[in-house]
Amino acid sequence: MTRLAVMGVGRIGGEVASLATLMGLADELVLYDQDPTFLRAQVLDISHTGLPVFLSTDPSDIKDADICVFAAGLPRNPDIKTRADLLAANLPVVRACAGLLDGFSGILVTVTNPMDINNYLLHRLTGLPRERCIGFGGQLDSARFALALHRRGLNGPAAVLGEHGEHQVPVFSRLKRPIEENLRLEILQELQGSSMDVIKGKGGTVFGPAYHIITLLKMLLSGTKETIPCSAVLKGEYQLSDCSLGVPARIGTDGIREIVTWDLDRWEQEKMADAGAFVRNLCRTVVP
Ligand SMILES: NC(=O)c1ccc[n+]([C@@H]2O[C@H](COP(=O)([O-])OP(=O)(O)OC[C@H]3O[C@@H](n4cnc5c(N)ncnc54)[C@H](O)[C@@H]3O)[C@@H](O)[C@H]2O)c1
Ligand SMILES: O=C(O)C[C@H](O)C(=O)O
Repeated sequence: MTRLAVMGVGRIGGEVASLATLMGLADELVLYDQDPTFLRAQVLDISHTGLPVFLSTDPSDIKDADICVFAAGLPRNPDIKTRADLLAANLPVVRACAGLLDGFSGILVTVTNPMDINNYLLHRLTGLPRERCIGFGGQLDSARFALALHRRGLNGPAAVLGEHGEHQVPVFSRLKRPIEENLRLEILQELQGSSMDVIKGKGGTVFGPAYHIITLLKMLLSGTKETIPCSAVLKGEYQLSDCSLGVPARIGTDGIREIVTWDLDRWEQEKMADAGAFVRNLCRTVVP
């Protein structure tokens, strides 16, 4: 029996709950949202698939979930420039929802922005081991990076580390040919703006993130031990601590099995250090 909880069943949480049902990933779904009318509508809509999934809206069922996807809170709109600008608005949401995770011992997948800081904050507030706190965003950024490379006729493993935000770190040194600094900066700038084009056009990103969240859930449930970029609470890895940041991590049924150390070149090391400093400073403002 697999129980999946989704906190915040709006655009992204609702899509994940729906896809998980359609794909038969969970036997039980616990859905939670602050808006009871909307929550009821989402539950009814999923139930009308007629698929054999047990649906609960009892928040006390969250603690027994195997995986909880945290997607509650405000998304960006075109007036909110960076994901980090959502910190103050989503802080009360994270604090309120952390209370519902009392006794939860499954794996927490944090989606709500600013995702890295929220993942760190939820780790600290819930006391969940860092291996069980996975911040989602690196897979999505990496897919966008792969597209940017492809458009330029470039190939190779595309991975983005660092912040899920302005301080993202596309890893160029693993590509087949060296990429000079101007092109790196051009691609980085393109990646920084890529989701805003979707937000401006349709109000928010859905299909891309939901696909990659489902892929992550499948990895967690099957234990394929793949290495993916995701946000992990760091204790000295990449010379960083007291924050959660995008790093390569081997995923298994218990969450993060191992944070993998890649040899980054100087440009990437500097960008990782900048990302770490930026995220750590924000973490300090929210964690006592
Ligand atoms: N990490 C990523 O790659 C990624 C991708 C997409 C979206 N996001 C983030 O996910 C979050 C949700 O985005 P969305 O587009 O689904 O937004 P949305 O507005 O469609 O849905 C958010 C839901 O959260 C609910 N909510 C708000 N406060 C709550 C509370 N205190 N308790 C319970 N529920 C609460 C709202 O009622 C709403 O249903 C945003 O922060 C967005 O930036 C992150
Ligand atoms: O960019 C956003 O605000 C949403 C999300 O983090 C995304 O990358 O699609």
